[in-house]
Parts: sequence; structure tokens; C-alpha cells
Amino acid sequence: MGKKIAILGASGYTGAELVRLIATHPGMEIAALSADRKAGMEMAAVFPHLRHLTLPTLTTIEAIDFSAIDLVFAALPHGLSQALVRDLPKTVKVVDLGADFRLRDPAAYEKWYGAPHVAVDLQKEAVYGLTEFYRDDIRTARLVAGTGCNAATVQFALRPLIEAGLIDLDDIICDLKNGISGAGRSLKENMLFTERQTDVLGYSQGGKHRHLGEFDQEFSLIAGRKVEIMFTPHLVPMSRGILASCYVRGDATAIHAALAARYADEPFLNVLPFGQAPGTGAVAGSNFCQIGVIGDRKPGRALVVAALDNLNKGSSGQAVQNANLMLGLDETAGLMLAPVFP
Ligand SMILES: NC(=O)C1=CN([C@@H]2O[C@H](COP(=O)(O)OP(=O)(O)OC[C@H]3O[C@@H](n4cnc5c(N)ncnc54)[C@H](OP(=O)(O)O)[C@@H]3O)[C@@H](O)[C@H]2O)C=CC1
Ligand SMILES: CC(=O)N[C@@H](CCC(=O)OP(=O)(O)O)C(=O)O
Repeated sequence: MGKKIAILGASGYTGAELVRLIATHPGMEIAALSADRKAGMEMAAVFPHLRHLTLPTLTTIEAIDFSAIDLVFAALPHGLSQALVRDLPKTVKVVDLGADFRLRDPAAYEKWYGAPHVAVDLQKEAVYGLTEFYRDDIRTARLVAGTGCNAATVQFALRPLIEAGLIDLDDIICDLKNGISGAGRSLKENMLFTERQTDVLGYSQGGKHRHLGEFDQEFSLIAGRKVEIMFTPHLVPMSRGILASCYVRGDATAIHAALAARYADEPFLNVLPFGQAPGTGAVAGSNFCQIGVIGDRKPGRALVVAALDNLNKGSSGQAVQNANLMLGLDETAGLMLAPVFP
């Protein structure tokens, strides 16, 4: 018998990915699944690709008996987890995939999310869920905040370089190409196939994307001074994946050596040979992140490229990795699936 798991928001994209991963997980057992409009439906009716599994019927959150649950994954829209986690029994561990507990500073939360936080104590208690950098804290945490998917991709590319003082902190430019599933499964006018399948579109340009709150928090913390990167995401015609191209000033060979050394023992972070850069196709459907470093014809400039799957390493895979640590399981359990190719 594995640990009893509830997935809230199981009828969404990250919820479905959690179900796919946990269905074959050796140490976890799905005990409850929730939805909102789809409450009362069977998962097979919502997701035909999960028809082979025997799963609980989707219910409302209120119908779940949390006293029988070891760990909750909350894959809900932003803003819903705060009051929910506050009211859960203290015995239940929580991995929140949304943004409610990512920012430690209440003022920063209000700035980026437009409303005051309703559970400030929990906001301060939560551990930031970038596993490879907060592993020890995550092991003992009751509440872990999954990172933004863009935030994870860029941090994997840049954190070791900022830590080691290898790049100019005032000249960091990150350009991202993002799969459409990053926007969730609900209907949005500008997410129609007719428009997205033939277009590349930047959004939240000019320093407006809410993941800047995570970059400001984390990069300023490790640099010991204010760091404000330029960051622009683009929607491209693909379902899954994020490709982050990060333009930095520093010695490309030293940058590559630092990343390779920092991630040498990381099971999910693979640094490619110098001069090679990854594509999203190499990591689709998996918990792996590939990172490459390319030099420039002008010495002192470098391109650091990171690729991951937003629904896996960028959210649900990261969530399972964190839950494994919180539950005392092997960190890689259920996550060593090879990427899907082509
Ligand atoms: N998509 C991604 O790549 C990433 C997403 N995240 C975050 O993960 C969370 C989930 O994202 P995603 O799976 O894409 O979202 P979806 O829109 O695909 O799914 C949302 C889920 O929440 C349920 N829900 C919606 N409103 C309510 C409500 N009022 N009460 C209870 N349940 C509700 C929906 O139920 P129903 O279907 O019945 O409406 C659905 O199950 C979000 O916070 C998102 O920001 C984080 C990183 C990456
Ligand atoms: C394509 C797309 O819209 N992607 C989302 C990121 C998804 C993510 O990380 O989600 P949250 O921060 O909302 O949890 C975006 O860039 O806003």
C-alpha cells in the first residue's frame, strides 16, 4: 500500500499529468480526485488517454475526507490554495502547483498577483519547490510551493552562474518559447487552434510577467543584491515544452564548466557538451531538463539554453519529485520515464 494521495484540479492539464505519473508510482496510491465543473464525471470521460486506469470519480473538494490522505497535490487556479491549505488538517502534507506560496514577501505577492494574501503565515512557512536547490528544506516541509514553469527553466540555466559570480548581473536577457498547455485547459479566446497553430506571439512583455516576482526573489537572494533580468515569453505552436534562451555576459567556457560541475550528480538535469544546445523534443513528457552553453564570435558573450516540459519538470514532475522527498521516498521514484519522441 502506497501513500494516500489526493489531486485537486485533476481535470486540468497538470492534474492529468500528475495522474499519469502517479498511476505507476511504486510508493503512491491515488485516493481522491477533484474537479470543479467536471465534478461527478469519470476521469476516462474527461481524458481518454487514461481509460486503462482504475481511478476514483472526480468529486468536489468538499467531498474529500482529508483525514485519510497523506499528501495533497493542489493543481488549482491561482488564489484558491491559500484558504484551502489553511483549513486542511495539519497532518496532511501539501504540494501546491500554483503561485499562492511561491513568494515569501506579502507585498511582492500583492504586487504580482493583484490581491493581498489571505494566509501570510503559510506563505512564510512554505518552501520554494525548486528541488535541486531546496532539497534539504523540502524533505522536512509540510507545504511546498511548486515553481512557475518559466521560472524553473530560467533558474536551471542561471542559478549556478549567479551563485559563482560568473555573469554580469545587470545584463541578463531571457527569451522563452512556450507550449500552449502552459496556459491551462480552460477556454481562452487567444488560445484557439486557428490562431495559435500558425503564429508566434510574445506576451507579458516589458517586465510584466508575474514570474519576474520569482526571479527577483531568488536571484536577489543568492546574489546578495538586487537583480532584475529581462524576460520575454512567446507562445509557439506546440502543446508542451519550454525553450529558454538566456543571453549573458561572461566567459562561455567557464559558464559551461560551472553548470556541468553543479549538475554532475543531478539525475534530472543534463548539461550537454560545450557548443550544443537542446530542443524541447528531447525532453517532452519527461522530468528531464537539458542545458547547453554556446559561445559567441565576440568573446565575453554566451548563450545558455535550457529545455524542459512545462507539464512535467515544469510542474507535475517537479511536484512528484518534491512529494517523494516529503514522504521519505526515493527522489526519482516514478519519474525515470524516457521522453516521448518524436
Ligand atoms: N499548465 C502549466 O504548464 C503549469 C501550470 N501551473 C499551475 O498549476 C495550476 C493548474 O494549472 P493547469 O493544470 O494548467 O490548469 P487547468 O486550467 O488545466 O486546470 C484547472 C483545474 O482546477 C479546477 N478548478 C477550476 N476552478 C476551480 C474552482 N473554483 N474550485 C475548484 N477547482 C477548480 C478545474 O476543474 P474543471 O475542469 O472542472 O473546471 C481543473 O481541474 C495553476 O495554478 C497553474 O498556474 C504551474 C506550472 C505549469
Ligand atoms: C503558455 C503560458 O501561458 N504559460 C504560462 C506559465 C505557466 C505556469 O508556470 O504557470 P503559473 O505561474 O501560472 O503557475 C505563462 O507564461 O503565464
